[in-house]
Amino acid sequence: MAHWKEMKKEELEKQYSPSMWSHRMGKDEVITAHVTALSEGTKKAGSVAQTLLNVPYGEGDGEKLDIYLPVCPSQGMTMIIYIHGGYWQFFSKEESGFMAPPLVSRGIAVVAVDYDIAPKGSMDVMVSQVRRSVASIVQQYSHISGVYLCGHSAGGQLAAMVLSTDWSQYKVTPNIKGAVLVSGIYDLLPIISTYVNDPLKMTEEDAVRSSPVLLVPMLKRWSTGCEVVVVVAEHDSPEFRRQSREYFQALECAGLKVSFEDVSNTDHFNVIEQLSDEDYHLTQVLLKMIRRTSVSHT
Ligand SMILES: N[C@@H](CC(=O)c1ccccc1NC=O)C(=O)O
Repeated sequence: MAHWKEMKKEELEKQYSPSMWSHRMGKDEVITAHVTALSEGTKKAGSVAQTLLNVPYGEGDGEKLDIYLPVCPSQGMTMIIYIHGGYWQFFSKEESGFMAPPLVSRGIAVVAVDYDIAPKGSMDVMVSQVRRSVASIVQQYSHISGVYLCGHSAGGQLAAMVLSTDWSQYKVTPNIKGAVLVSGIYDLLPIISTYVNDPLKMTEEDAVRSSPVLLVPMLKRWSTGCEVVVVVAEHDSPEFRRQSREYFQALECAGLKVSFEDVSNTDHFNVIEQLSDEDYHLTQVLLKMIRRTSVSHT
């Protein structure tokens, strides 16, 4: 495969159009099915979990989160914070609770974070919002035993940016025990010249500032103990697959606890949708990571 800098605009835009690579459905159909799966899944989560909706984490209208709690929440509860995808321009927390059912049934709380998607929010605003959302949760729920992050696609980049935060500017330093980054984009430079950037209007400096692959030393400094799972779908585009592989390698070279999951028989969309199913491979990966990291080894 050619380096992205050598690709014509048309090829680069195809590489960054996840819907064109699905083996299950046509491009419009796969997006419609994705929206339906996430919305219906979130509706179901609301019916099986106790919910705390629209909890503010900041002053802004869009700075709210939804919490899906187990029916019998425990003191030392585990919490998973989910950062949704949608190319920084689609979706909200209203479609982001779908992974809750198999987790709340095991006593794990799920938090769906809202952030101001473009054009309202810029990349810097979104990164600041997800960072503050995590700080706020950790501050408000100081009794929780472990905090985990999960992000999909654009949310994978935002979750990686949370791990790469200099927390000295915040009131708390969250102890994030693990993160599952699903089909993320870790280098924003290739998308600058594509349609993805039309509403974002990122400059090269903006893209550099928010590219996790360029912030590995920061992640190592602030999230050394965090276990990271970099996940990619078998039918993600070659560029998406390269992005995940290279981010994984950069973390591994830095000596971090990181693993790579190439999920067979999935595309960019159902690789995350299926987290609503307890038998799905990635649900089991997530549960295993929690079991492994939440026991104390003292
Ligand atoms: N042009 C993009 C659109 C896209 O990624 C998307 C569109 C609607 C809702 C979610 C999307 N992407 C990932 O969550 C594509 O071809 O997939």
